[in-house]
Amino acid sequence: MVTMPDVIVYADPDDVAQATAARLLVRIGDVLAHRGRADIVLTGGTVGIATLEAAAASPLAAGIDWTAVHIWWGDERFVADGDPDRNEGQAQRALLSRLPLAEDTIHRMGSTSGFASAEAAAESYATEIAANGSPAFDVLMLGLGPDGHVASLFPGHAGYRTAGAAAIAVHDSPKPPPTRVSLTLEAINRAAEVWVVAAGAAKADVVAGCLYGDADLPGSAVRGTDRTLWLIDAAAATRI
Ligand SMILES: O=C1O[C@H](COP(=O)(O)O)[C@@H](O)[C@H](O)[C@H]1O
Repeated sequence: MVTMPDVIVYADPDDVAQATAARLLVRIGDVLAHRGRADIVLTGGTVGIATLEAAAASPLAAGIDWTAVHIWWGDERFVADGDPDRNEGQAQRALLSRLPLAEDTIHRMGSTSGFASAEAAAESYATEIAANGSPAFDVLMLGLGPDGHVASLFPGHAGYRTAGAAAIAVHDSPKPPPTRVSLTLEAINRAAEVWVVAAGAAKADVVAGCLYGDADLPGSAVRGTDRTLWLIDAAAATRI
């Protein structure tokens, strides 16, 4: 099923992060009650990391069996382990190190420390997804760049439309660092719920472009099979 986006507007970036964190924790609890395992895809980016910090600080986090929660990423910067640009390192500090997660349920994308190329890291990630039964991710969160990128799918890049693969290498990213690994649009759109989080006046035009269907913008094309949510602040909502 293709879902149309529901848009929820909050007062400011902090409210977006707090509300998204609460929604995430409740959703994880629901999914665990229903099927005993949850597969959650994290995003980097300003609001994405603020959301993880809010989740770690929430009293709701204590009620979750984190050993049954599988953590994935929508994209990653292909740099060395420990590089401050790594999305997984930022998530580690914001959330993962503060929760009793099992290390074997954290599915990090590869880095230059372990892989000779972004292609090899992408292939390995696709293999890891397949080895886990190609789960329909329960929640997949995405930040939105001011150019309309989501994950590391950039406007005008061939990778935006790649078919037949779950993960790809990305070169010449207009936003540094230039080399990345990303889930494909196909993999993103297999998720049950896709949540786009964005805040700030700099995102207002692109939020409108995506929601009004500018197909050149990768953010316009993401859809969950059960639900698509745009969780944005008032400044990002001024053009819709
Ligand atoms: O490079 C990236 O940027 C986007 C959005 O970041 P923001 O700081 O403008 O919110 C993020 O979604 C993506 O995961 C990341 O790699």
